[in-house]
Amino acid sequence: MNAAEHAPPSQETSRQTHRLEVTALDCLRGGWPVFGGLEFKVEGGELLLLTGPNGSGKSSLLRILAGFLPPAAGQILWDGVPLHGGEEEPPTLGYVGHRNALKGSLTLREDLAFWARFHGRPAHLAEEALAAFGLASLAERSGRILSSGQARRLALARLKLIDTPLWLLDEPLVGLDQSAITALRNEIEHYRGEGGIVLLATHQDIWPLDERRLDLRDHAVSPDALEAGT
Ligand SMILES: Nc1ncnc2c1ncn2[C@@H]1O[C@H](COP(=O)(O)OP(=O)(O)OP(=O)(O)O)[C@@H](O)[C@H]1O
Repeated sequence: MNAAEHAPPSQETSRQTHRLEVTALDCLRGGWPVFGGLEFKVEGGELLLLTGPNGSGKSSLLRILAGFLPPAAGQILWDGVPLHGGEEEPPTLGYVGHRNALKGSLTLREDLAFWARFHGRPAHLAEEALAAFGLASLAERSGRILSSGQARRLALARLKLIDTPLWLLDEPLVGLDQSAITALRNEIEHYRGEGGIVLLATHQDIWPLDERRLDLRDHAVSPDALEAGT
């Protein structure tokens, strides 16, 4: 699945100012340390780029934030309360991982219409999502026959169907051509303008926006493990 759903969508979530705060976060994968002592804070309207060599833990961090992977230690607070495992329901999150989660039996229009219904959003958003990512001419094609860049566009288009205050994007630019990159940047800027928070892992330094950066190399527990990526 393309998005992490934890709670019924609320029309209000993306319009409020929210705060994500990470303190003393440690990550282990397969028993091996990846990063440790990670600290950062992001607020509504901000874009935080996650950078660092292969294996530095960008995907792991996004998976921890999405609730797919437990941290080894540390705290993740959303508006001052634990994002996962606390007493409050976590917000719905928009997560796009490496996989595009195509449904080969559905046309692109059916795919997006399904997700709009799933999230309780108006049907016209599916058409807007197709248009925003240059997919309108492919709307009646099956997800099975998409090129890799078209499939990535579809995965990203689904973000427009979720009412969520937080996007977690793992290498969203991979496979995208220039027009799709521009479309994504426009969507991110629009989302930030509405108070959305974006964390985006990337190796492509093409982001001349007012973003902040977090280089996970600086938090490596075992720098030797990153040698291949430096
Ligand atoms: N399922 C897993 N089991 C055990 N170790 C894993 C698993 N997935 C990733 N790792 C290890 O965790 C470390 C961090 O991987 P991760 O995918 O988070 O890095 P990354 O910064 O996103 O890398 P890349 O730039 O290559 O995408 C790596 O050393 C990797 O080998």
